[in-house]
Amino acid sequence: MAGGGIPMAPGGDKAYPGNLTLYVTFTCVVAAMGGLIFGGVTAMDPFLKKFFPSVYRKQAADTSTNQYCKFDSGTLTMFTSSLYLAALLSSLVASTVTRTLGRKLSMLFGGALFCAGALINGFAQAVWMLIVGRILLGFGIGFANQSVPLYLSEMAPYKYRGSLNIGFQLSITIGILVANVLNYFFNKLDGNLGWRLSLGGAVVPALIITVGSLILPETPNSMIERGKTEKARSRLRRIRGVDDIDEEFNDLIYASEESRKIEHPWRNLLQKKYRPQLTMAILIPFFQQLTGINVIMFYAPVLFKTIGFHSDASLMSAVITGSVNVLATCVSIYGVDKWGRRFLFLEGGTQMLICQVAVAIFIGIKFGINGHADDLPKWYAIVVVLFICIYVAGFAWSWGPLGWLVPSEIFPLEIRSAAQSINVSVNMIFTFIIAQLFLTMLCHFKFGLFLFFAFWVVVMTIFVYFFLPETKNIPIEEMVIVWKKHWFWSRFMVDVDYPNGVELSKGGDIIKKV
Ligand SMILES: OC[C@H]1O[C@](O)(CO)[C@@H](O)[C@@H]1O
Repeated sequence: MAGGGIPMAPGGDKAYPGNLTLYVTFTCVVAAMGGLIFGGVTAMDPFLKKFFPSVYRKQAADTSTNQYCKFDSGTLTMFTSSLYLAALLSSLVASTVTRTLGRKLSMLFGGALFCAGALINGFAQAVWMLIVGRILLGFGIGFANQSVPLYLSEMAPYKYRGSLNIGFQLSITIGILVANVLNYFFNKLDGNLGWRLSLGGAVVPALIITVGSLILPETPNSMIERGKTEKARSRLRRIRGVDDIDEEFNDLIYASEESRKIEHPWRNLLQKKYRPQLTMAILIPFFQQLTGINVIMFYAPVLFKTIGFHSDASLMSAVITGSVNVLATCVSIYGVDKWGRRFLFLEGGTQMLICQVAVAIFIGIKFGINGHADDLPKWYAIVVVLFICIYVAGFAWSWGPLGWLVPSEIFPLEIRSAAQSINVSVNMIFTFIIAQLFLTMLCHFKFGLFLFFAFWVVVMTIFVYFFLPETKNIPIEEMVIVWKKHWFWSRFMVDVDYPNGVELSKGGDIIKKV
């Protein structure tokens, strides 16, 4: 179809024809499985006994031991958090692989490394094997986090990008839930079999993403980027389920030519006009982790044990929070394009804040400053779990999925891959730092740990209120308009700009089509 006949989307941009075909749905579902990651096993007794005997002894010792400090072990936290440091390093390498060799190959590397890590962990005989295995899992996650969201965004028809993108976070939450359910049952097995199955079981999601990456089609964008122009055209037709793909195809060619002109994507990112995007690429993943979610998700069993549940009950509680996490992520898939990102951020933030303060008060009253307490009454533990669930729900329909979605939709093409690497790296650095510090922080901050994260939730909610413009229903290539109209960010914008062939004034008005 010639340019003039293309219908316009609400923002004034072109609305490319194309459907949510079975083909694209299937490929996105398979690709989104790259989000499957694995839960923890640190609360299993035989595991602690074998690899962390001093932690085990301390934990098994008399109940008068400070409840906040039972699990404070450097090696144990190093084991847990080494994964994120490895993921951070590999996401930087992965950005080059993804760009020059394609998204498929990055996903394949991710799957293969993940497989190797799971096997080494499952057969581990010593702590060093555990750590090597975890580092390989981390490399796998780094490759997957770099390539899968990019893959999803490129495959998805424009109108369904939000929901399909959140598919990635949905599969992260499903991965955590499945791991927690299995851990619950594996924990009942005798001896070392339980934790071996638990760690080795990670090979299953690894195989899904490995086989998936072999059968999935490459994205048209990546094909064009690597010179396979004609193949890309027929692939795009197949994906969209319509013949009329010329407009989108030409824009992909144009975008790819433009981004090829950029020799230094990293340096480019430092230009004044990209200041809002750079700020978001750093602050959004930083804030996502400063909600304290991983303190709950990764250490839920440890946390529940600390507040007085027994081993079984603690894994059961993790299953409960895991289910809430999955269901609330579905709410986000449903509502993100209806209610908008800002509404979810502000509502979710308020909900998390209330729950964190409540949990701090409940735990503070019971354990006080010393961390000494008799057995918790049942109703008390139930109330704490309830607040934790409401907190997880608030996270799961706000910062969880939007932490990946919003950055992916605000970066203009010429800085997209570099900015995405920053997003992934910052996410991993802070996941690492928090995982590394959590047990020590719990030991020293005591119930104040929840107030620490509550403080950050206040900061991020105020930040969203003043600095994050609504991006709902705005086509990606026209996103520059939202910055130009923003009370604060407009000062960084250049006077005229030509996004997508449209000349824009500093105030965001369309001056003319060029
Ligand atoms: O669902 C919780 C999970 O989601 C993430 O924030 C990723 O978006 C992880 O860091 C966390 O474990």
